[in-house]
Amino acid sequence: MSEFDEKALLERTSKAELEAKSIEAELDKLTNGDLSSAVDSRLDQLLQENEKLKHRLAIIENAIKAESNLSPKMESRKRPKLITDISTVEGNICLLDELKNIFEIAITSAYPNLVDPPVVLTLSGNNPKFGDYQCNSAMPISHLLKSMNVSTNPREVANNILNKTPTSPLIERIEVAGAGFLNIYLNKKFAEHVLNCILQYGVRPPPVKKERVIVDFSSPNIAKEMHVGHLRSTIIGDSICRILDYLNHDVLRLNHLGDWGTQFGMLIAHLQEQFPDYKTCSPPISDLQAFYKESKKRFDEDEEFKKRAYSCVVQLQSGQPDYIAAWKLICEVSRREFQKIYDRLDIRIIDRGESFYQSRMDAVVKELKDKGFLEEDEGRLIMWGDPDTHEGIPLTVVKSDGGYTYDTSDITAIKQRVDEEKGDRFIYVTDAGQYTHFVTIDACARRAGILKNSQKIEHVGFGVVLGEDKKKFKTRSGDTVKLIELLDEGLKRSLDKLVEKGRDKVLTPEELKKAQEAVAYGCIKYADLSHNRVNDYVFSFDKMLDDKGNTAVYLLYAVTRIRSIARNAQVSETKLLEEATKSGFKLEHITEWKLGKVLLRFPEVILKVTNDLYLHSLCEYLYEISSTFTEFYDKCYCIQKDKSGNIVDISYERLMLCEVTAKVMEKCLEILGIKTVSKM
Ligand SMILES: NC(=[NH2+])NCCC[C@H](N)C(=O)O
Repeated sequence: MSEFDEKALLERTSKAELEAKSIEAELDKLTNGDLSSAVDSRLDQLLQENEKLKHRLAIIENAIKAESNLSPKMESRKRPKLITDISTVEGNICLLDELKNIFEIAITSAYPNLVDPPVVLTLSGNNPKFGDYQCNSAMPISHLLKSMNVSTNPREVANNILNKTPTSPLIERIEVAGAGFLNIYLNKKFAEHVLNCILQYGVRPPPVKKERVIVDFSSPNIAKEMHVGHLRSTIIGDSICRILDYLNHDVLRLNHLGDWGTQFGMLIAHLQEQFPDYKTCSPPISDLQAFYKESKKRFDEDEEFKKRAYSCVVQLQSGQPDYIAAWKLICEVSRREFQKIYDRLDIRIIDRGESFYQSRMDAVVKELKDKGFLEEDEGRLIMWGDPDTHEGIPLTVVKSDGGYTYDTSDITAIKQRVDEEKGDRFIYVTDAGQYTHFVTIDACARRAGILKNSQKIEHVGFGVVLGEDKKKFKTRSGDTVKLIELLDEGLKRSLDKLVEKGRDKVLTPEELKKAQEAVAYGCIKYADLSHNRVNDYVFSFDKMLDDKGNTAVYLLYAVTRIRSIARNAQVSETKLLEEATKSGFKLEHITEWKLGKVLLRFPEVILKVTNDLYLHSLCEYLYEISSTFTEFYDKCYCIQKDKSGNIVDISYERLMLCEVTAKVMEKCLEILGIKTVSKM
């Protein structure tokens, strides 16, 4: 770590500390003072913010600890096996991981007495002066040695590391620069080989240990509307599943539908009233939300109806067949509506709503009760994540009327996912507002021994969708936006855009329709995924359909353009492969080399996203490929034509680079759930 880095780190630490303090102070004020003036959502937001800051602070503190080696002594790691022969390498190699292995060996052999020394490897950034990657371990190691009264300096440490660095076919050379930075320059031959592999065998995933991953996403509520928040969950969750699928994990995509609860009492009562023969003849309810509103109105205004609704709940919960049939009917109407959205967006998901856990809840509640985890609180049974501190909010496991809650279904669901589904990772994609809920589920599940050791709940939270006026997303008339209508508007706008560019004159009607859908759904997904998900995001068709910025339209055009280069030269893929087998890749021009190196980072980006589940880094990478490609294409001809337009020269090497670029971009888009088209 450079002095500058360390200073920045310290600055960040104290800034985070200050922020945390000020928020704590604000919270104190709120808890002690008058709450009536404070809006609940603001308090929630502050609580969340505070949690996030605590988390950030912990990360920074850990980083400092690791840097100064105050961390507990770890068992010495196994010596990693290094690549020695290029021909054994495939297109899916993660360069960053291999470099880490190389420097781990170098550092441990230069300083065998240091326990768990820091191996810090990063991408060098845009300045070619600093090499392609950097090892920045010399500075922290020098600090460490000084604290052990060994007199040295970072440059000396860097040179010692350099002397012990094993030769590797990945690396062309390493330079010691400035205050002990090790600048690593990649070997072009190696890069050419890897790109050739990608061309020959496709964009293969980096190898990882296979895991069973359960992704809980989308999860709208029956008879209520599926809103833009659910749309975000659907888009983000689907993309997470796609990346995990790509890495060959065993992914279970679950739709935790809100399909159980007291609201069904009034819905069934209303159904019986409106459609007495509902058992024999399926009632024509197309607008379930209107039906919901009507029944709510009856419920609020009519005492008799209210009583009937309550008795319906009892009948339903005791499994009375007629009532189950009515409930199924209502669920089915909702599901059909949800499915329309999923079909359009190409979402695969398994329905497994709250009702699925109904039969398991009794057992879980009994177990929690028997083990003494439940406390009584004004007639309810609650469970604290930490019974000593009573920090946070407890789960309401049983309501005072004996009923179960959202909390009961989630604690039961996690048990089912651990015990029956044998999950290794448990991912939940919901709005950030449910962060505390999942922290509590995690804490309680851990306390009850459901989650063990490294098992944990990973909450993938996201911000609110805002309109262009930065207020809650609404239609012009102030109504909530219906998702189907939103998608329809996307289709309309995307067609307008294509027509505006005269594409309707060159594409066949089928091609035009394909392009229209790819652009419409692609732009909605990409706009969501390309922003850091924790932030609120402004929904703007104008922005997402702009073909100049970092948008799906721009990227889709880029891919079709790249694809059309080889097509215009009438070079088939077979021909290209033949040429590649014969003469291989050659990255001669500086822009070719630059593009090649960006493409090599694909495995590294994929692995990062799979860990932190922040898809915007994949979007940033995609955009970087596209702009680096443009740089290359501006400088290097792939096909040369004479004045009358006849092809006089074809650079096969460059066409190969185009092909690999298109392949990697298409893979990224596929992971983001965005369909590409060959013409648009
Ligand atoms: N296991 C879960 N709690 N999943 C998320 C459910 C989301 C819930 N139905 C909602 O609309 O907010």
